[in-house]
Amino acid sequence: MTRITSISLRRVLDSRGNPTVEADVLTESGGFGRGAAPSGASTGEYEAIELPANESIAAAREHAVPRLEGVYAGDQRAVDSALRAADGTDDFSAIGANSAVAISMAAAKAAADVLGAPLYQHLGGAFRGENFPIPLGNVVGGGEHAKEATHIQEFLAAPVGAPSVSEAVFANAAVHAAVADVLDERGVPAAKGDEGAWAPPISDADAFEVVDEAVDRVEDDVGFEIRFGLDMAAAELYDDDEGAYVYGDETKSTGEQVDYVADLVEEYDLAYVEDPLDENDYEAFAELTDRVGDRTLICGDDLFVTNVERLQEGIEKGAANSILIKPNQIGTLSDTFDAVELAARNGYETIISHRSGETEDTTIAHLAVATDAGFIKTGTVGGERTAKLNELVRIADDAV
Ligand SMILES: C=C(OP(=O)(O)O)C(=O)O
Ligand SMILES: [Mg+2]
Repeated sequence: MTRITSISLRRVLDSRGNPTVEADVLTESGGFGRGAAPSGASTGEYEAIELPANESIAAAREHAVPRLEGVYAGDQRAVDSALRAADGTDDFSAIGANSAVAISMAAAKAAADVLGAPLYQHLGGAFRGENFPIPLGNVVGGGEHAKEATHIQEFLAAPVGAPSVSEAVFANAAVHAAVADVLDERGVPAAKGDEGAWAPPISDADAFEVVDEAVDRVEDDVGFEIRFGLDMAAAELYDDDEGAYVYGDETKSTGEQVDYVADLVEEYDLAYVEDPLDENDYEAFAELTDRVGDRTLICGDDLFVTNVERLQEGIEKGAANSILIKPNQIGTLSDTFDAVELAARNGYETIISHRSGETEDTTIAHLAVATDAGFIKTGTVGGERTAKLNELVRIADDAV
């Protein structure tokens, strides 16, 4: 019943206005699934390769579509093996991880459609738990996502005490609004960055004060615990030639960066720190994890790129205690699940994540519920972000 009869691929807009790949999968019993690839700006060096959308579509039409016709969409591993075989490289550089992930997600949705089950249930199975992820919401940002703003890429509200998904989602939106108030009171004008976070022209030190103040105000209002965290995207700050982290006119050696982050964790009781160190520095990740990993999540994004081999190396070295999961970093849902399972078996928390360039696709909301992820990082405001947040609210409300 879930046998694939046709796949259509097209170029659609992402949230930055760039072309991305959308895939439609149809099955013989009329099942339909649609998936669209997101796109990163601060991409990790070891990610699967995104090709220009038109090149990726042409290559996938030639090599992948003929192999996939006749494969059962309900057999996700078979779909994803066919994608890998069609590509023939380790990093999807032949057909592009953008076409691969769009097709992989569309096939899963087509299978769920045939089964008459929501996607999270198809992916997670009947005995999936009742847990829902805590949304990490980007409220202030800079780095590669906004010019003339903070060096740290993301300041993320973390409503760890929220009694429900819905209250958590609204708390993050309230922190986003409170940040605007605090900036206004300080006379700071702010545009928005790629993910809808405020991108004020202030120092990182000032941004900590602003976010801390905004979180306190909303915490008082809602009456449950809200903390905050960071995505430092430190591979973008690290200069190989200087062997140091560059913050405008200032630089920090690796040892100074470890001390700086450990102090920030202490001072602001940070719940979460993603990519605090360069993507090639497992040792410094391990040192920081040793120092503060008992009281915060040290998360590898560019470090692990949703890749089981890189995660295995991290586990062996004690680098980080959590992993960011982005399906397009690795190219298929099967590879994504493998990374989640390896993380879970080794006590690493998982955070399912959007990209800075997004579409209305809601797959990651289902993925987070299906895999029992502790967190989902998918912005705070903006249509392509609220698409996932609202879907999460619907899933929790049993309304998908
Ligand atoms: C979402 C992120 O940004 P990008 O998609 O630009 O890699 C990130 O770094 O976690
Ligand atoms: Mg990141």
